[in-house]
Amino acid sequence: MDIKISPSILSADFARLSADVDKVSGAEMLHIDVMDGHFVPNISIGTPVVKSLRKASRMFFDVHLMISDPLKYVGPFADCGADLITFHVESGSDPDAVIAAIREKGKIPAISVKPKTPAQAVYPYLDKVGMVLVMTVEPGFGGQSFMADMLPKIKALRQKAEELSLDLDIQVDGGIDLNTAPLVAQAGANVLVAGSSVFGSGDPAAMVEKLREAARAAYGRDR
Ligand SMILES: O=C(CO)[C@@H](O)[C@H](O)COP(=O)(O)O
Repeated sequence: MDIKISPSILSADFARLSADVDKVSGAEMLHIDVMDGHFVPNISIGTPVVKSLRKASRMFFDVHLMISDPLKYVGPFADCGADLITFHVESGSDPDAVIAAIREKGKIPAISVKPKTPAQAVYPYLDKVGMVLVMTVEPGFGGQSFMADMLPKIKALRQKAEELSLDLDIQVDGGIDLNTAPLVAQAGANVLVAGSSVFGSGDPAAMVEKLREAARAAYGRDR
């Protein structure tokens, strides 16, 4: 599997967002966290910011909807520039309807699980999405510590994808840095979201490269 790095703009300087995004243009994706203050206890950004960023960047936009009613917002986020849209299996929308709405817009659907939700909750959707996101922190805030007890969940999902012969991207999000990148890659994750480790470093572009190399060297070693 290709290793992909998706820097999370939640840790960028919002007053200099475009300049910060340019610094990580060597990454495969740009992770954009959308929080509604209801599904998670924080409010981040919405469609106007994504629309403006779309004009300023040619990166692949990986939009993570941490919102209660993703079905209502798939259209607006797709129209303003998302390339891939992740929603939560725990949200209030019907997963099949959300996946269909994302596909109808010609975008890639992805489904996410919070730490307390078992991997099995997304098994019925694995052949319908392009990516599964395993949250490795409770969603809502950047800068939290990686939850190592999520490693078996990553392994179970990679194993299930292989059993089903699916070329599935498995993304992880929360507490990813040079220490944890090899652990998640070893367990079978190939798409790594990183916020504070990238934007909090002196050289975000170099950190993207280092994270990719660290994950590449460890990918699948555990299995
Ligand atoms: O979705 C979230 C938080 O809910 C993330 O995308 C964070 O932005 C990751 O930040 P770090 O843990 O890498 O600082």
